[in-house]
Amino acid sequence: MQHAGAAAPLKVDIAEKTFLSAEGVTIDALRGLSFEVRQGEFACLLGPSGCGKTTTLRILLGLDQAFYGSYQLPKGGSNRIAAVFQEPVLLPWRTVEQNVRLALPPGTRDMDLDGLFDILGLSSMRSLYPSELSLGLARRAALARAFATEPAILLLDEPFASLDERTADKLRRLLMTVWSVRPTTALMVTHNLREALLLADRVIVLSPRPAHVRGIFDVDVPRQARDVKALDELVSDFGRTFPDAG
Ligand SMILES: Nc1ncnc2c1ncn2[C@@H]1O[C@H](COP(=O)(O)OP(=O)(O)OP(=O)(O)O)[C@@H](O)[C@H]1O
Repeated sequence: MQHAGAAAPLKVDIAEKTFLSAEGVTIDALRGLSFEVRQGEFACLLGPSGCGKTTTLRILLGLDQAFYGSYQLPKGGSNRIAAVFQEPVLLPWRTVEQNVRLALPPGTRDMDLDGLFDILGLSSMRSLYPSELSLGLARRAALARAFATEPAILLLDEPFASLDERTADKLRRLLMTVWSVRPTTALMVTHNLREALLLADRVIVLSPRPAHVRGIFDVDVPRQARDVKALDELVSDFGRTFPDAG
């Protein structure tokens, strides 16, 4: 039983989610999808393209309510939910700093954000407009906006897709730095196995559509020890556990 006041995990139990295609064909997106993310844990949802990962996040964000099943978001702290998408969706007529502050609840918008901007290497970009930012800097601004709100849960949908590998890798490491300073329960969707093994405490491995959980892969190597060699070994371990995934 959950003690009163204790932080609750993210619990997902989606029995069925279908779409109707333009041709009137029923598409089974999710079926019997159940998993939990413990409080303060960084989990990755890993699955093949089109298996239903984004659909799952959209349900958790409350953007899609046409499904059978239930979910429970983590409780405790701010109770806020933050999301980072593939596209940073910054307001073009606002500066980086204004974009971040606008995400804060009214009454807290003048809070000290120096530390956050500093960790993300954005201190000198605060007054720039989104059109003046590279793709990588725009993603950093989106991360700043998500973490500024000190969310109870952070949902990330392939936030480093369509970046060159060097920029993506730098951003993954920045994400880990900011997450360790401002820890929160996090669920990130990816189809990049190495990315999942670099970032996650646990990888939730999904089947092809309709998505359900094939199994869980615990990443038992401390994050600071996940160098290229350790990641190669994790990829091999993963391949032995899930021979036809990843
Ligand atoms: N609004 C919609 N109408 C019809 N079909 C949809 C709709 N949204 C998603 N689908 C279908 O549902 C399935 C799951 O889509 P979803 O975007 O969740 O997959 P995904 O795992 O996130 O894929 P990717 O890794 O390629 O981003 C796909 O077959 C997709 O075509």
